[in-house]
Formats: sequence, structure tokens, C-alpha cells
Amino acid sequence: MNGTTAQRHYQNVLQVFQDYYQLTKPRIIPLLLITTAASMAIASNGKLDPLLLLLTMIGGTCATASAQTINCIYDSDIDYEMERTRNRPMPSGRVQPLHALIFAIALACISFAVLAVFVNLLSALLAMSGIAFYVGIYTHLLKRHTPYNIVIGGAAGAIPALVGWAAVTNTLSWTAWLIFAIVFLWTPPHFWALALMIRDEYAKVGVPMLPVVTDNIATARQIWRYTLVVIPTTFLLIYPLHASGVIYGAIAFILGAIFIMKAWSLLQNPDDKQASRSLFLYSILYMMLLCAAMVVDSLPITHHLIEMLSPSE
Ligand code: HEM
Ligand SMILES: CC(C)=CCC/C(C)=C/CC/C(C)=C/COP(=O)(O)OP(=O)(O)O
Repeated sequence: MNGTTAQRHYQNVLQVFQDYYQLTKPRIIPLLLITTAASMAIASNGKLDPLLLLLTMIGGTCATASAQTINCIYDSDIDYEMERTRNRPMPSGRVQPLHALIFAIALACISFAVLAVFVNLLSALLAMSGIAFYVGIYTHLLKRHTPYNIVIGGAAGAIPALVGWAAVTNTLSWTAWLIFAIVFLWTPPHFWALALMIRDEYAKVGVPMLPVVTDNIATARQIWRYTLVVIPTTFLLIYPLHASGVIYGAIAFILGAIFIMKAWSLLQNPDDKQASRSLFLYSILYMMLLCAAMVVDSLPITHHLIEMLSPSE
């Protein structure tokens, strides 16, 4: 091989890696993992075993990547039609469906093996149910057929929180289901804000997202309603569940107030793309910081600090 051929070969190999990486929709995975980590932190009272965290993250990443890859195979027809998704590896023909399927099955097997062998069977089964729900229920049954696709489908995105809890305790508790409910109720405002921005793309391919089958004002109203439900729900972690404390409460309060302001602003201007964009981007920051607050609040050092700062009797 001369220099130029070797360089071209190297570039081709790099492109193949990049294509398989893109199949997994990698930008969404970290936030899903943060919800898993937050759940694990609360479940272990902030005394999380780093090895258990690492293994659960590996299992969770592989399961999510597998689910997203199958979704890419299934949706390659509509992804080809939409500008936002046209350059994905499947619609642009850079990866063959069979190869992508083998990749997805391998990822699911690795996920199951890592979780079942090194973590526990419950977390492995939950991760597999996440793949089944996202592919079977959201992608196949709901996405192209009902505007409630993401309301029900949102449950898939909330499963990583259950995986985290199960990884630590080998069971599921009210707190686990509450974190699940927070992610579940957060998903419609998160997604509909985006759907308002790219309504025409979904309309073009006939995916019945809410702004396509109703209108912007009805969508903004639904976003507003879900926001008014999800924000109070976040406080149930403090009372009655006593799973988080004042640090989490203070952060959740500020984050929630901003969420409500942004949803209100969208309700006043449902056609304003800037308002929907702002809410969409903020919804991501919101979930990241809310989960970070759960983690910080659970740490023993936080409890020590609070004890030191509380007035003694
Ligand atoms: C059924 C539920 C959901 C739907 C339909 C949905 C849909 C979307 C879509 C279409 C995008 C734009 C992606 C792109 O431009 O390639 C997006 C972005 C994103 N979503 Fe969601 N989402 C859902 C749930 C979730 C959940 C549960 C999480 C994590 C907890 C999440 C995290 C993110 C993040 C971090 C981004 C930004 C990625 C980027 O930088 O482009 N989503 N979502
Ligand atoms: C435990 C486990 C494996 C859970 C699965 C979690 C999971 C994969 C959630 C994905 C949520 C999401 C980003 C949906 C977008 O799909 P879309 O098809 O509407 O997005 P698109 O329009 O960008 O293709």
C-alpha cells in the first residue's frame, strides 16, 4: 500500500465507525444515562459503588444504542424524506439494513450479558423491555398512527431510570416509579416543543405529531398542561417519599419556575419558533440539572454540610 492508498483506507475505516456510531443517535444517550445515574444515586443514598455504576452505564448504553439502531432501520423511509434525518447512515445508504440489524442484536446481547452477569437479572430484563417498548410500541405501533405516540412512547425513555434503581436494589420501589413518572411527564413538553419547530417535516411524511393533526395553539396548550403536572410531580420526591431533601428542592423549584415561564411564553406565542426552540433546549438542560440535583442531594457530604449549617438545639 502506498501513502495515498493507506490514507484512503484509513478514511474509509473511520467513516464506517462514524456511521455505526451515528446509527445509535449518540447525542440522546448521555441524558438517558444521567437519569439512570440519578436513580442509582438516590437508591444507594449517595454511596454508589463506582464499578456498579460503570457496568450499569455500559449495559444501559448498549441497550439504548441497540434500540436507536433498530429505530433507524425501521424509519429509514421517512428519514430519507426529512431534511433533518436525510444524512443518517441508513437513508443515505452507507449502512446495509442487515448489517445494522446484526449490530443492533450484538449490542442488545452485550447489554443483556453485562447487566445479567455483573449487575442483576432485573436490570437486564428492564433494559430489554426498554428496547422492546421503544421498537415495538413506539416505533412500530404508535409513531405513524396516533398523535399520542410520544405520550405513551415516552415510557420507553423513562425505563433507564428503572434500570438504575434495579441495578442498586434488585427491586423497584415507589421512588423508582416516581423518577420514571418525572421523565415520562417531561417527555411531551420536550418533544412537542421540537415538533412545533419541525412541524412541516413531519407533515410531509405523514407522521401524525400533535402540531400536524391539530395546530400550534392546541399543542402549546398541551405543553402547558403537562408542564403544570410535571413540575409539582418533581416535589413528590421530597414529600411524601423523603427520597430527596432541601438542596434538591431548592434547585427543582428554580428549574421548575423557569420551565413554567418558558411554557407560558410559548402559550402566549404558539407560532413563535424562537419560543418553541427555547423551551426545547431548556427542557434538555432542565432534565440534566434536575438529575444532577438528585445526585448532589444524595451525597453524604451534602448531608454533613446541611447538618453543620443547621442551627443546633
Ligand atoms: C418518545 C420520547 C421522545 C421523543 C419522540 C424524542 C424526540 C427527540 C428528537 C426528534 C430529537 C431531535 C434529535 C435530532 O435532532 O437528531 C430529540 C433530541 C433530544 N432528546 Fe428527545 N425525545 C424523546 C424522549 C427523550 C428522553 C426520554 C430523553 C432523555 C431523558 C431525550 C433526550 C434528548 C436529548 C438530550 C436531545 C438533544 C440531542 C441533540 O443534541 O440533538 N429525549 N428528542
Ligand atoms: C432502556 C432502554 C433501552 C430504553 C430505550 C430508551 C430510548 C431509546 C429512548 C429514545 C427516546 C427518543 C429519543 C425518541 C426519538 O425517537 P424518534 O424516532 O421520534 O426520533 P427521530 O425523529 O429523531 O428519528
